Amino acid sequence: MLETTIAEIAPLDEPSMTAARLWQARLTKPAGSLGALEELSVRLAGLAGASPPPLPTPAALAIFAGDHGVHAQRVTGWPQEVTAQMVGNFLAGGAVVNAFARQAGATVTVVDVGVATPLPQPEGDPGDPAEPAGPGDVGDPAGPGAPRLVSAVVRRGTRDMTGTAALTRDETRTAVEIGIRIAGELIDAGAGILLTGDMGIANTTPAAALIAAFTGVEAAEATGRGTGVDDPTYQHKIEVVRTALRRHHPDPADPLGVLAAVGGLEHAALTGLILGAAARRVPVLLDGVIAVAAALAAVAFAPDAVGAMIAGHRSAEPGAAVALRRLGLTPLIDLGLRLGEGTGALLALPVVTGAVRVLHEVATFDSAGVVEK
Ligand SMILES: Cc1cc2ncn([C@H]3O[C@H](COP(=O)(O)O)[C@@H](O)[C@H]3O)c2cc1C
Ligand SMILES: O=C(O)c1cccnc1
Repeated sequence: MLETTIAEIAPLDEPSMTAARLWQARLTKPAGSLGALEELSVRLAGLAGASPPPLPTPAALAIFAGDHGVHAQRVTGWPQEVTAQMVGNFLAGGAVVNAFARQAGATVTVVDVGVATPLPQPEGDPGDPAEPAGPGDVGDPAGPGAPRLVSAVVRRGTRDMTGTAALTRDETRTAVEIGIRIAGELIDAGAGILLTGDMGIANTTPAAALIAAFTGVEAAEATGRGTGVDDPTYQHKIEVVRTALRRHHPDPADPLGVLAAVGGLEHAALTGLILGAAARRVPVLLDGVIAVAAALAAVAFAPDAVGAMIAGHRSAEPGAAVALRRLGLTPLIDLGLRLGEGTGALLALPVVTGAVRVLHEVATFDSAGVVEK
């Protein structure tokens, strides 16, 4: 499935981009006055192979959740159980991401690819919340718009990458293919845009290692404070990333190997989600540092996948800026966010919709009778 998905990923369609540029020039506004939105609309036309491209709606956010063996190295101040507890919070609708999803009108699918501790039982439901549906099935919504859980556990947490590879190649491939399958299911259900989300205590450490491995920057440049670690923990976290990279010498030309050595299950599944969106020529709105680390893996698999990517925001994590530079993407918003979950992507969604809506709705100088300069 990975290979066939990669083979389907093609460059942006140039004639549609030219048509969108020419149309932009006819709209009732000074040329270039919509700044980055103009080029975004052109890219989306190239992705859709149509000008105007379809409005990016409905929006579907997928939050991949997993735990990390490297948590044992004390790279974060938060206990591992918080991953499972936050999954419960997502499903109950109480997290920041839920508030933003309601505001943006996006559906939320939570995919357990490897949470290490038991998920909390929902109120009044004696059943196992992790098994409402078969693996990869987007499940049965508890109500219209309610977040859904997909159980697709590859293993209950990765191995500690400072001692051994975090994942086997087989486990990594399974996680990537789960992401591809989720992308396909969400698109088949009608999604016009996918948004990335993540939950996994300690996951900024593998994100930093992935960014260093794919870009070649030193560990210190790719590593940030995640949830907000103190100075000694931050120095130690950089050393942990350095140790893992020295141990595995991941080859950036072998993205499956890089993800296996120093990645995480949610990073691998997000890579698959991005590849799946690119193959179906549906835009994928990237969230923070975990998403852009996965995006580097996606372009290592298929360079043209970048055509489907939109950088939602610039995370405060320094590795995010490194990755975005390498990807050649300019983030739509820069608010100092460092939460993850998909929050930055959701806040950027109206900007993306606005960029496309202009091509659909704005009058031309001719049709409006406005004199051109
Ligand atoms: C309550 C809470 C909610 C979160 N939502 C996202 N994250 C984010 O923070 C974690 C990564 O940071 P680090 O690598 O420093 O552990 C991930 O779970 C990420 O999704 C959260 C973290 C916490 C504590
Ligand atoms: O940028 C992110 O996505 C992020 C930053 C800090 C902690 N968790 C996620």
